[in-house]
Amino acid sequence: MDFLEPLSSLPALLYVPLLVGSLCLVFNYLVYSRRVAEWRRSKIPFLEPSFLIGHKYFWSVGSNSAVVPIDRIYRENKDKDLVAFFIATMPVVLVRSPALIKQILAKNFDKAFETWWAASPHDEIAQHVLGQSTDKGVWKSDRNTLSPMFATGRVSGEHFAKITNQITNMWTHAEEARLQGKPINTQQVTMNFIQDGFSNSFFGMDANSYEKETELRKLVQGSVKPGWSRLLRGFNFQGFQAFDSLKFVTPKDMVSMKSLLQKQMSQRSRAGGNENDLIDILLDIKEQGRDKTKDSEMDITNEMVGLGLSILFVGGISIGFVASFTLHLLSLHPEYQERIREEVEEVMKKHNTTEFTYEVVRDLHFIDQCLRETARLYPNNTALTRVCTEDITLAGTDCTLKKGQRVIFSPYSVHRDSQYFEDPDKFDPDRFSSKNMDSIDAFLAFGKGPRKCPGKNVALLMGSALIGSLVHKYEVRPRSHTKQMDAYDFHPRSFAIIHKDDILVDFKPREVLTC
Ligand code: HEM
Repeated sequence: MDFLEPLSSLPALLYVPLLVGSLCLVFNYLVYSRRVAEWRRSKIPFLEPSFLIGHKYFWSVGSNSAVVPIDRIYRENKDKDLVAFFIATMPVVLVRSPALIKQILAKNFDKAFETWWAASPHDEIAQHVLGQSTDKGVWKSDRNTLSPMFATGRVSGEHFAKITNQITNMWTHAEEARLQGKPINTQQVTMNFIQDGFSNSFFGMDANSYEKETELRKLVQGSVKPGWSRLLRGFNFQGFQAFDSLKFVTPKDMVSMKSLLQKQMSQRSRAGGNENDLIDILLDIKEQGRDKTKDSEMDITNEMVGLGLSILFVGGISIGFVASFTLHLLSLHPEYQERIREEVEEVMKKHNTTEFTYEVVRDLHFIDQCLRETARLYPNNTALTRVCTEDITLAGTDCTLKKGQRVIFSPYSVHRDSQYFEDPDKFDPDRFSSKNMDSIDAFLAFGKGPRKCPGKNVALLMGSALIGSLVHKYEVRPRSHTKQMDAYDFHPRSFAIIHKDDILVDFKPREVLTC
């Protein structure tokens, strides 16, 4: 045949890649056409994939954040409540309407239980990481076990001193940097504060990240450091779980967490006392001999390692990123910094103190509003994800999501949609005032339904201590990013929403209240 003639002039070595490439393209085509036919039958509106190459929206990911193409699809399909498309060969449905999002996350929670990061059923540690479990019974029991950790009352009283210690460390560092004329890196400051607070408050570890790097800090840093493997872990394409480095929690992380817990638990056993923290909970589990898969040599069970990782990986760092963005926004809005100072002074007067006690921080409502408003503009993740574990017929539509269908929700896009938030790009903490809060229905930063964030209140409390203590002592002025950041400023190789360049600010000291 004439049209095959050019092939005869190719070196034989090229035949194999050509054949494999062609087979891949045919395979892709078959995947696309099969899935498109299914979407048609299920009445799900979809974007027509281009012949053999699917959708090109995601080609720029790696140079732009994945939020950019998802947001584009969201904006270009205003007339649809949901829309299906392909990320490479992965079929995905983006649910746009907050009412449908709530329907899936809350009402149909049982039928869309799994996240994209679901652990393999044989991975006995990852099955205990909240957010990864595929077994509702295991998930429920783990969430119950951890629930005392999320009560804000737990961190009151003397326990709160563990958090306020971090304030002193942070002030010392800020003062040193200021005296040397150096800018403050917001991410470094907030991460040090939050990680040290976490190490102390949850794991009973005395940490000061300004002095030395702890094992726990290395573990957390490794889990958030942007890179291709981190980004791909977020999408978790089919088959990726076979590669250790592409797992949501890698075997190396599990080994590190295991040795860390072992050290903390044996120290606590020797020293005695009750710190009302994660280590105490794990010691209780040990006493009950609950997990039969116990590793007798280490005396640490799969359940314990999974619970430790849940606290650290699923939530531990999120508030650090939100606080870093909050400093960015406040540096552009001196008027809100002033309101924060007035509030801090008023509340301190009310409690007759000049310290950031638990009672003071709990009453800092305007800072809480600033943190929520920041989480609206910069939610933690590129997307919330679910996989349908059963067919779901969406009430109010004639669409059915079939079992196995991957679904995403884009908090970033919903939060910046003027249909749900007036003047959506504007930083306006008063949206979250007690008067307005009840009318907000489309706020997804902490999720919805039974799997919503259990750490929200602790996160907001820690964030309030951090922002309150900084803004009360210093005026925060922008050195970099003098305009408000958007999706193009996010790190291109991270599924978490992180700014790609450092945010640098200057701290100018202020006169502070002395009783
Ligand atoms: C501003 C800070 C935070 C934000 C924006 C945030 C956001 C979220 C969101 C959106 C989810 C739901 C994910 C989904 O539905 O797939 C979630 C789940 C979770 N968060 Fe947070 N989080 C924050 C802080 C924390 C903290 C401080 C902790 C721990 C102390 C924590 C622990 C968790 C856990 C364990 C889950 C998984 C729940 C489950 O699957 O049952 N989070 N978080």
